[in-house]
Amino acid sequence: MAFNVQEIRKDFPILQREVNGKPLVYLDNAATAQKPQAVIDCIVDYYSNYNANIHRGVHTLSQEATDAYEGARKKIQEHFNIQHSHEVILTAGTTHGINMIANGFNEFLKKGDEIIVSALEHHSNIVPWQMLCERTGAELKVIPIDEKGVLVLSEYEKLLSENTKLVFVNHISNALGTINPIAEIIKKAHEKDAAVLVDGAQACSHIKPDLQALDVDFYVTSAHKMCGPTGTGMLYGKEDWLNKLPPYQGGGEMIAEVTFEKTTYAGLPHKFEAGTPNIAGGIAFGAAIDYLNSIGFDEIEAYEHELLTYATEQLTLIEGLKIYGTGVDKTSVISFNIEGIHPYDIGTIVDKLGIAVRTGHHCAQPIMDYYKIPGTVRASFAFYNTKEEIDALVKAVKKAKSMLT
Ligand SMILES: Cc1ncc(COP(=O)(O)O)c(CNc2co[nH]c2=O)c1O
Repeated sequence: MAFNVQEIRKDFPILQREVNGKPLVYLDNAATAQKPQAVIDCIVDYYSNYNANIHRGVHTLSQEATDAYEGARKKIQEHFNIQHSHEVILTAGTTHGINMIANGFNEFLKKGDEIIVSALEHHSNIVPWQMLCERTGAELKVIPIDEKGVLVLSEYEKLLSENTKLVFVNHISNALGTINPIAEIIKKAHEKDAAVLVDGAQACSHIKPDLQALDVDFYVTSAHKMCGPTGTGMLYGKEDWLNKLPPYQGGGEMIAEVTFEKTTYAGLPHKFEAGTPNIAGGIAFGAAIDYLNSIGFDEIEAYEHELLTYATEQLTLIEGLKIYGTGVDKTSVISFNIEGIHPYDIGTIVDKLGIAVRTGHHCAQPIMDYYKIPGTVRASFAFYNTKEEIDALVKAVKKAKSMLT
């Protein structure tokens, strides 16, 4: 089917909404993507027709729910070109997955070891590693960015040493839209025998990463960024690494045998899946992947690039407007400010006109510190947005500017 944004928009009930008496213009997709009817129906179907707890159940409902949940795991495996389905850990989301790995490395790090993160990271990919360094005595090193919001790879190479044990970098910056050269970052880390975790939260709704080709050690993402439900996501880990790491939480599901003398743990993936999971969320994660693939990531990438180019052209026509994150490799996120105006004030006014953008530091305070700004206005576009919506954004920003200056 040829890409037809008006037809696609019909799949998203929420896009018919009005906000403050105006048509909703939803441009906060970097925070969470909207949900197509197919994902909504999937959740309703589970709770309406086969709600049951999964694994170990002998009754039909439990088997149906288990088949659907494990079927979703298989879909995730195939989508990301992962070798084994047991290398797919279903999580509560990106933050949960990152903490799972950070916890696992407690036993692997010692004083003198070094962890490298990038200056582009979301707080979810900074704080867990700071906590790990506090626990182990390891040292955190930071890959700097340049004025364009692009990682300085020459500095990364200088930071790498035989003491480097772990490297953490996001695939795409949620604050600036910068797409990082993760294949090169991974290759150079592996030359020093360091493991790499890539935070894919901002990437997986825009591109389809091939995790075997990337040879990444860990990759995390959230379903809600991929038109799926909140509270579910994926941690991919090479099985050798996942077998080395201790469980993250103790409880049901993650055990092989429990005695008061000793407990043995389940194998992968259940070692990392203690307790009753977000069953409906996991199944609907699979439905979201099916939906995105039905449109096609080549089409999504091409269309979103068109939106980014158009929005960049139109916004830069506004005098006094500065865009942060001007690298060549960018996804459809535009962070900007207008000289002399606080981003919060712009966000508040455009909301009155039905336009949803995000303002603030976007959980990326180090980036704001680099630019010496309190925050930005962030407009983030998805494949269901339109050029007409960009025109509405530009008109609203101009109105806000005229009101505030
Ligand atoms: C790059 C990145 N990493 C991690 C997270 C955390 O994901 P979660 O565990 O699903 O919350 C986010 C969420 N980013 C945003 C959430 O709201 N606005 C944002 O930009 C993110 O963009």
